[in-house]
Amino acid sequence: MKRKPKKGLARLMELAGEKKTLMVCSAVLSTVSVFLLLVPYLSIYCVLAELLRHADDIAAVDAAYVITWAVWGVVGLLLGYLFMYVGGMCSHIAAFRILYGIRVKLADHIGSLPLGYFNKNATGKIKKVVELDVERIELFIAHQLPDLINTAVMLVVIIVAMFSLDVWLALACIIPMVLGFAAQFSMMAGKKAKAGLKEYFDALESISTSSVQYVRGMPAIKVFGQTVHSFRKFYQDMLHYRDFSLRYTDNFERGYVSFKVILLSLATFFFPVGVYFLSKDPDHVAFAATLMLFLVLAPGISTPIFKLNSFASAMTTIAEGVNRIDDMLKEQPIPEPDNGHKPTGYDIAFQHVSFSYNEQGGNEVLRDISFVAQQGKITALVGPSGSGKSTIAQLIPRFWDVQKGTISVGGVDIRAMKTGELMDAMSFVFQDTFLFSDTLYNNILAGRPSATREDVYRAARAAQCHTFIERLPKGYDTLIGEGGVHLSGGEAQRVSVARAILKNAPILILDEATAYADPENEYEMQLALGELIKGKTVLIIAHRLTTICEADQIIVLRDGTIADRGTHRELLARGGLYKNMWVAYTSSTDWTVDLRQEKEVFG
Ligand SMILES: Nc1ncnc2c1ncn2[C@@H]1O[C@H](COP(=O)(O)OP(=O)(O)OP(=O)(O)O)[C@@H](O)[C@H]1O
Repeated sequence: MKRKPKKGLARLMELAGEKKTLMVCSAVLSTVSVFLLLVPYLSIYCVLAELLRHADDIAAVDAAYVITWAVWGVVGLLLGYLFMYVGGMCSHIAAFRILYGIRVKLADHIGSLPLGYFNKNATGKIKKVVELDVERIELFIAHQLPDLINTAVMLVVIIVAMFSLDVWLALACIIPMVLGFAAQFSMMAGKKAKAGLKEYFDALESISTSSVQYVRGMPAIKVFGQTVHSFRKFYQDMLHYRDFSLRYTDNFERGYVSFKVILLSLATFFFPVGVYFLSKDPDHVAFAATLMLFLVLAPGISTPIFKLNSFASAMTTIAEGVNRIDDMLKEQPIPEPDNGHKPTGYDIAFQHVSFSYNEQGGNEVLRDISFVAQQGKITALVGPSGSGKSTIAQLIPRFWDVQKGTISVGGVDIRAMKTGELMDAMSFVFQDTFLFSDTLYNNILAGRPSATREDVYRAARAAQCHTFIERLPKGYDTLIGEGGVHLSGGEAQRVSVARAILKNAPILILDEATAYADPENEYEMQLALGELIKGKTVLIIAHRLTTICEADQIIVLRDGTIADRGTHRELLARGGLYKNMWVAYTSSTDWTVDLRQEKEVFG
């Protein structure tokens, strides 16, 4: 029979894996520390009883007995703290190791997901799960779990002690406490609380998502002010969170206040009972000592009860967080074949490929695409904006899997290849260059981490970026991004070309690789790319049609289908979409020249 998947805390214990031993150690040490920390109470009781026994002749008090108990009290306290410290260390070590394990697992898993997942789930939401929900586990395992064990043991011991001392006093103390606690616990752990908590998590995820959008969209927000959707969304999310939290708190506050008042005034319940019994037998010294001990124990019992109460709410919070971590871990990664097939060459072939970003199908952005990009040749993809050029490029490294047709590399369906092997076979220079917040050197090295320093310099020279890097005060050790330099679009692109040169993969996909280059830069980029593409299977997407005139094959796309194909000359001779695009492109270039001339004329 299939086992029901675990949820909440049970699932957390499963995720904790072998760190459970440390958690058990922490629990045992915490339990021992509770017993040790009760010794001072026992010592107070014994000393009080001795003093009361000799209340009318204080000289008769057994000094040695009192001192012995005082010493035991101090020893119990010190040892109790020592055990608590070691137990706390064990739980912290376990917590941080579990945190690390879960984060690595999440990061690995996120890396294996198809890009479609990131379409459906905003960055802010993912960030919140990886950061906040995982971080809460630390608080729970390192602090709340040992506390719970501590608290539960202490509570049991105190209650047993109370009942063994005096049943009536114990009942007068325990009954109101149990009633208050039960009402509060059912509120914090009941269905309503769970639903509220779900809404609370959703509200937090919305804030996280819109705050990321807000920060990313700052330039647009500055230009367009408060009308920007993302800003309004952020503001509304904050309002929603505020209103929801107030409602949520109001719902629970009344119960909590009554519970707190009862717990803090336990003496109001048991003291009259004690006074009643004492009034019946004023000479009953042992009972007077018991009543005094109850007065000492009562605050001692309310602290664990408060802790249990906060534990109830923490438990539901953690359980919800773990469920969200689990939801992410349950997302299906791109399927991997057990035994990957090896390609025999590096031709890329699309056969009747249709693709929709919507997994359920419908709204196809590519329809029945078939072409072969031959090894050692340059294939260019052109077409109006939105015709599907980037989508084609991104299907090759399996950012998404196609719904119909096949894409093969060297005769092997890319779904039958190991992802690692497929990635090793290709380099990508994206339209939007992504550079890590790291040194320039490490950014280039990312192309082939085993490369030597000389290899990195050679790649940078070939990509025409060595000179500008050398001119920076810290050269290759310059940090990029926050706290470092900000590169221009063209410079960043040349760094990413250097990365691709270093990787030296047999397939090269260039998506608008010269998009940011100015005319002078573009020449340098062309030189860099010329170096890069020698002997490779090259797929180029370019808006600047002049950059692909020499391509061996040009595929012209329109609305997700292939409208035409051929060389530059053939396509021009045939007329049609490509010729229109060429005419439009060359006349826009002339238009730029005209503007320059105008500037010269009018100064
Ligand atoms: N991540 C995505 N999720 C959903 N739809 C997408 C996604 N990326 C692109 N699309 C849609 O797919 C279609 C093709 O987009 P694609 O980016 O492939 O076109 P393109 O020819 O490269 O455009 P451009 O020249 O403007 O870059 C467009 O209608 C676009 O809206």
